[in-house]
Amino acid sequence: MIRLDGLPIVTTEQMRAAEAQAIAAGATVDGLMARAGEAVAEQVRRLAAGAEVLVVCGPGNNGGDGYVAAAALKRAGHSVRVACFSEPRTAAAGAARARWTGAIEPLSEAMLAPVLLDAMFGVGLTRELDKGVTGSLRRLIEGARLSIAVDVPSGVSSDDGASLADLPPVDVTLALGAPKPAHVLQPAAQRCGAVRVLDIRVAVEGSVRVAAAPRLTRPVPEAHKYSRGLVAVVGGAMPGAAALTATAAARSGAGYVLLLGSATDRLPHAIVRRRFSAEALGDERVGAVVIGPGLGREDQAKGRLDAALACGRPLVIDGDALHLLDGRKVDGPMIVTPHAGEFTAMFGEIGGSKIEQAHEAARRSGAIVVFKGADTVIAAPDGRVVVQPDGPAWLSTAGTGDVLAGVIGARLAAGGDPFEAAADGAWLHAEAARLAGPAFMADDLAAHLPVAIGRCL
Ligand SMILES: NC(=O)C1=CN([C@@H]2O[C@H](COP(=O)(O)OP(=O)(O)OC[C@H]3O[C@@H](n4cnc5c(N)ncnc54)[C@H](O)[C@@H]3O)[C@@H](O)[C@H]2O)[C@@H](O)CC1
Ligand SMILES: [K+]
Repeated sequence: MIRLDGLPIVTTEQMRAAEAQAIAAGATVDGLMARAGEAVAEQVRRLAAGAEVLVVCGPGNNGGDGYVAAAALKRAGHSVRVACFSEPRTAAAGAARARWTGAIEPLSEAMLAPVLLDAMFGVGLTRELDKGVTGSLRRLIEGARLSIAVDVPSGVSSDDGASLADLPPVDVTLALGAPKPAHVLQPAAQRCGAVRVLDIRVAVEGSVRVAAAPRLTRPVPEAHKYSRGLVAVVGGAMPGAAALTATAAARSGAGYVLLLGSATDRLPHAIVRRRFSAEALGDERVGAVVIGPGLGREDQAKGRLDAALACGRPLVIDGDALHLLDGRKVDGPMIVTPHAGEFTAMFGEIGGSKIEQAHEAARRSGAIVVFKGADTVIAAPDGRVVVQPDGPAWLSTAGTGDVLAGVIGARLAAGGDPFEAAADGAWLHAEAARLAGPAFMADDLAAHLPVAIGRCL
């Protein structure tokens, strides 16, 4: 079983193309199904630890995987039953069912089992699940001590993570060959439980990946405060938000953090405070300008944003500044960090999955787009996308976005690729949240950033 970190995320079309390539290279559909089903059976056997398994099989090839897994479990001497609600509709699934020698129970009457293997629908599900099937699945998932989904949980839309049935989450999802958007995008991701990928020897590639821990380096002996990165945070109407951003930048390894504008009393002494001036932004030692947290939307805010856009330094644009940006582009690197409401206000309604939306927004704006949420998607105009799937929901408190802008600012000021800076910043932010535990506030989050960084050295 493989963890998701860093793996390419593939759509159904890409997965089918990879399968077609494997077939062109000599594999067969039945052979691929045998690989998938047997790999599933092996993991289920380990996880079930001797308890009886009920395999529920659907009409497509996901169901086919289920019949193969059931037969493999039976051969291994494991106690296993099979239930289905409809005949196989593909030749491969039909052949797999023909090799299952046990009884087949009607789904609606299937007795509960301690372990449920959901092989009802995989990536082929395109419409809402029937109420009767949903009800049966709900009963069996809720009645099992352990529920495991083959490829994706039944009742999710693989390509965009939409929900196609109101069902409880499973405990484990065994993704075949590669993670799919449903494993990382909400609301489907929360239905998956722990996701692990099974290698079915189908080669997949792609420019959309699951986030992975950044590989950071320690400062070299010659390092000094400017070489480590100077972050200029532009303050405004609400000084607390800019103070959080500046603190987060300082705790993310920036060499020098400058807060331009009014500051709070309890700002750490290491953060240098100055009155706002356009000249300070233009200093060529400034590695990143962060503007937006607590900026306000009045004339003073507009003037400060105009100065930031004109200063020629790499930019992180967040919060209020996103509203004032009004479609303007800059020549240099620019990272924008909208949540869903800000994203729609900036780019209008873009169709498709959150991955496609973020990519389209990056392409249109020429900026790195960090589309925030429980599933944060970071997209570059050149097509690279990283999805940060598992930020703790405890992050949903005031000020955590200000912290994120500061972390990204510090990574941007450290030099290197702005897309990597944004992706690394999002990962460090989520890791700090994991370290902070439950019910933290944004100030606590900033305090956990140094340990998060330590985990990446
Ligand atoms: N692509 C690959 O490389 C591999 C795919 N395999 C399996 O194949 C699966 C995809 O198989 P399929 O494309 O056959 O799709 P699925 O098995 O996901 O199901 C689609 C079937 O359900 C029907 N259906 C769709 N929505 C329905 C609804 N709401 N109510 C009732 N019926 C509905 C469709 O008409 C179709 O017959 C994967 O998830 C995976 O489990 C594996 O067998 C091996 C390799
Ligand atoms: K499934």
